Amino acid sequence: MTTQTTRLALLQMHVEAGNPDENFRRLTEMLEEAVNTEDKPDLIMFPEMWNTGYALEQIGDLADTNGERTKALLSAFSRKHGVQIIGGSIAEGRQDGVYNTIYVFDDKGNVQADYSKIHLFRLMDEEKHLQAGDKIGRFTAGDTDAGMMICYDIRFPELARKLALSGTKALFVPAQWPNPRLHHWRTLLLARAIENQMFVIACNRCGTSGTSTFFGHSMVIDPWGEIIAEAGEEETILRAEIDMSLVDQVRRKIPVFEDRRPALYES
Ligand SMILES: NC(=O)CCC(=O)C(=O)O
Repeated sequence: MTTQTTRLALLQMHVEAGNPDENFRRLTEMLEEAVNTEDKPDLIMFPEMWNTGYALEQIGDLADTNGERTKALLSAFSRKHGVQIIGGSIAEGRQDGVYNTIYVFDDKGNVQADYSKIHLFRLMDEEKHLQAGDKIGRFTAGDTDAGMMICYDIRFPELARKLALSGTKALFVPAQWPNPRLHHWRTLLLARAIENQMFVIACNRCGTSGTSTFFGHSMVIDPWGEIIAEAGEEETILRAEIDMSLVDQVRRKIPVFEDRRPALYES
């Protein structure tokens, strides 16, 4: 049996709301630390809105115009180190407003894909300040079909199922998920992995912004629902090695996708 091993590094960073310069500085430091090891990662990911945090009142001024600053940093880094980057998400300024956008870079520094969060989270006032994306997020992680969702998106199982039905074997999720909903975070991530028999790789932020505290607990979950790695609440780099061929093994063992009866429940 052939294995398809991928080494992951998730940068569970503290994000300083309203201070892109500090967040760029800290991210750069953590990126260097992530690759400064004998087991260099194949793929690096970081949290949602890592450039600005939820400084939503000033987001129009703080957002990265067309993602240019982010693209310059991450493109050069991925090319220099030959590593694929799922660039967390950033507040990205466009002509018609600010989007919450992931850029994916291949290991040669090219922008491979992008995805803007499609479900805006009203409990954190996103709908008042951000624009929603209008397409779903797919890319290739190494040789594996992958999907991306951002934070609140994981509450929508139909989105994860659509990705799985179109070939996704690994789902990547940057987040800024605060207390007190750790139980929701862990349960929803585990459910998306088990029901879709795919890897779920999720990177949350940690630390405090105003009255919100973020619990970290970035996670790597395999298609059987086993937790391969889970961070605590502190700033850290969570490393894990996964074998993508496990997806096909699990799907053969319990053939959920062959057993579906869509005619009865999809209209
Ligand atoms: N940034 C977010 O989308 C947070 C989502 C969240 O906290 C939730 O409970 O859902």
